[in-house]
Amino acid sequence: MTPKIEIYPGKKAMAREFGKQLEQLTQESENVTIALSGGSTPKAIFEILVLEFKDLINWKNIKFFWGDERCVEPIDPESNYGMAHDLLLSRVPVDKTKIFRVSGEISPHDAALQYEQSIKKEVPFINGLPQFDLMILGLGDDGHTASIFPHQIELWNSENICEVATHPDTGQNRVTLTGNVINNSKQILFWITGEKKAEKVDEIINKKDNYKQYPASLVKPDNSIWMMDEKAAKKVG
Ligand SMILES: O=C1O[C@H](COP(=O)(O)O)[C@@H](O)[C@H](O)[C@H]1O
Repeated sequence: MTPKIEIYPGKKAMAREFGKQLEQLTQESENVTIALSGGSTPKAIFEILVLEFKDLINWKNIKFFWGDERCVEPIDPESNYGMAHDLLLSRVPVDKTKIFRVSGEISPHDAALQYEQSIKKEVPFINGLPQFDLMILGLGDDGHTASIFPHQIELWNSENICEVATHPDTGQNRVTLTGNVINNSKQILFWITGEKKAEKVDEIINKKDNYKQYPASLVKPDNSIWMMDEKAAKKVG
């Protein structure tokens, strides 16, 4: 089985489609749980959400989490929370008590434990695991997703809700949700843009070469949608 693929002419069109979905979800439910992705891809999406959906989405109905976080201060330019705060959360009327960030500034082990506790308290459990309504994922140039990298692919199957991971090149610690939690989400949305991603998209979607070494290939296809711009999807047949 292959995941559902949606190809958009550009980032703006992709962001608009997501905005409409979120608008609808927040009309239907007062308690929408979202895990955001970090890195660079969400920036353009957040900008459109602020510009075009500020007054359409019921922001107060959303609980915000992250699929992964870099173990840095929240004001560090590397912080996934910091980026979401600066480009989205500080610009739309969210309920600040519903932002559940990873404390990247404390010891990674303690941050993972603390984050796990907030998830247990705030996210409904289905099938013995937390179930997020929306899990947003990115695709790293090396095939990683959340912060599960190819060299630590075994973390995907961890029985814990979160794990401490390490970036393969910089050694930076990360806190990441694990595969069982990701795959238990009601809806998983990959956001993938730009030509740099085209090769990995091709390998994973078309099951080429050693695609199984990429953590992103372990995301369950049946409840996931790969939202991509034309550049990222250029090799998808
Ligand atoms: O390090 C990370 O990388 C991935 C992909 O990021 P991008 O910059 O290529 O968009 C991201 O999904 C993850 O949240 C982040 O921590």
